Amino acid sequence: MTHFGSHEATCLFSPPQSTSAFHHHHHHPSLSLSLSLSLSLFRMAPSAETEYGDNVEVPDNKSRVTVVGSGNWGSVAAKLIASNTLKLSSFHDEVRMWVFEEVLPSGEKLSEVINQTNENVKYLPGIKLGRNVVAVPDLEHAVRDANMLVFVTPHQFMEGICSRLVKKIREDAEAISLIKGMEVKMEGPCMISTLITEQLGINCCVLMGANIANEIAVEKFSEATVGYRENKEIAEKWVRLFSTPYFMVSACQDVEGVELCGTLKNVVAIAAGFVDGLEMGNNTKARQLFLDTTMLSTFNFCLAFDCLYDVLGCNNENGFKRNEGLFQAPFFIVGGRNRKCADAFARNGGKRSFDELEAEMLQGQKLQGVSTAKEVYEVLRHRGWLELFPLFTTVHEICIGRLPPTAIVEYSQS
Ligand SMILES: NC(=O)c1ccc[n+]([C@@H]2O[C@H](COP(=O)([O-])OP(=O)(O)OC[C@H]3O[C@@H](n4cnc5c(N)ncnc54)[C@H](O)[C@@H]3O)[C@@H](O)[C@H]2O)c1
Ligand SMILES: O=P(O)(O)OC[C@H](O)CO
Repeated sequence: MTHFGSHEATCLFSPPQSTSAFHHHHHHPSLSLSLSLSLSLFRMAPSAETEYGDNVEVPDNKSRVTVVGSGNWGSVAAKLIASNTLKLSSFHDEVRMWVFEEVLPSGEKLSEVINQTNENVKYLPGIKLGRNVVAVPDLEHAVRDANMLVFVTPHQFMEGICSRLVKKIREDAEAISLIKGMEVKMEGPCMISTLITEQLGINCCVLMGANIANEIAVEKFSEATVGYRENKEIAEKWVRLFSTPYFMVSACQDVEGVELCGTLKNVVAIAAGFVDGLEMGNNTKARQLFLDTTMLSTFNFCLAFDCLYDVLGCNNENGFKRNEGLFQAPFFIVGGRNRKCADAFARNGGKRSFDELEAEMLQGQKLQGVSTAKEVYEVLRHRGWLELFPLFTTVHEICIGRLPPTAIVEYSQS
């Protein structure tokens, strides 16, 4: 449990300059409600001076949520959560969102524009996030008071972010990762939820699904799964925090299965993009995708899970819920950014690099599939399994220019 010093406790009611946008625009009734409730609540922090100058006992029984990340999906996650914290009495209304600060072409800072307009004008333009979302450019300040941390940045930045957060978060914090990807170290692969748990010493659930952020932003229906390890109550709390009528969330006791499906899906999405970009026609596409999805990829997926479970040193006693994870598999057929950039890569005959295409086509958003293909390749090579996984292997070799894009059609024909 965190004991707030007087400065932190003051922040409960009157946030410092950088987080004042919500309070400027939105004096929510819960402010006075919180004050009156303060007499009767179970967990009391030391007394503190409020913005009204009164000394009161500060209640600390409500959960505080911070979203670490503010890209395309990060912004949608903040919107979903913010709509729920306003409705759920067990959460404080305010949702802090850490923004990796950048200066926009207008010369303004992104975090300031988000707080002024209530929109992430760069990564999710045109969508109001909710006035209770407060953009915070200082990472430590963003997480300091939160007991529920939502991690949603491109996976390659997570190791650096975690190292900056060591000893900076509440001891009772719970985490959830919405991040698809893994880190490959000398000791072997490490899923992002494990990285969070190991570096920060906190429990970490995951949330994954066939979820294109832009579609959920405009409230088109989709669903997702929360993968949890032991604590079902925490999983249910995350489910409540994310669920809306258009975003259906359920819980499943299988962190690795859910996380691996989301992660490996991005590699298969690259393969799908190659087939599209080659304009091989519907017959070829159907053959490749259906052969891949129902036989090769599913085979690859399942084999990969079994093998990676082994590599990750997970015991699979809970039983890997293949269906829970595989629901993401059909998604790569329609796909998002990974499919789109791989399509362009193949159309250009592999002559323009993914870095170049990413910068041009995604305007600051990040591809995960290309680096994940490299990471998976490293794991497979280390194990001597490259031949067992021709799809994953071929995708990586095309991405780095060792094979031409046409190899995606040829690898299963020999
Ligand atoms: N966008 C989607 O539709 C979607 C859906 C489901 C899951 N995901 C997953 O969510 C994760 C985050 O994706 P996203 O779409 O929110 O992000 P994004 O692709 O929009 O990434 C851009 C973000 O990265 C930040 N960034 C750039 N350089 C950085 C640095 N050096 N350090 C820290 N941050 C930096 C940018 O400020 C921006 O917030 C990924 O793992 C992705 O696979 C995305
Ligand atoms: O746009 P992509 O290809 O990064 O995919 C986004 C999500 O992973 C979809 O679930």
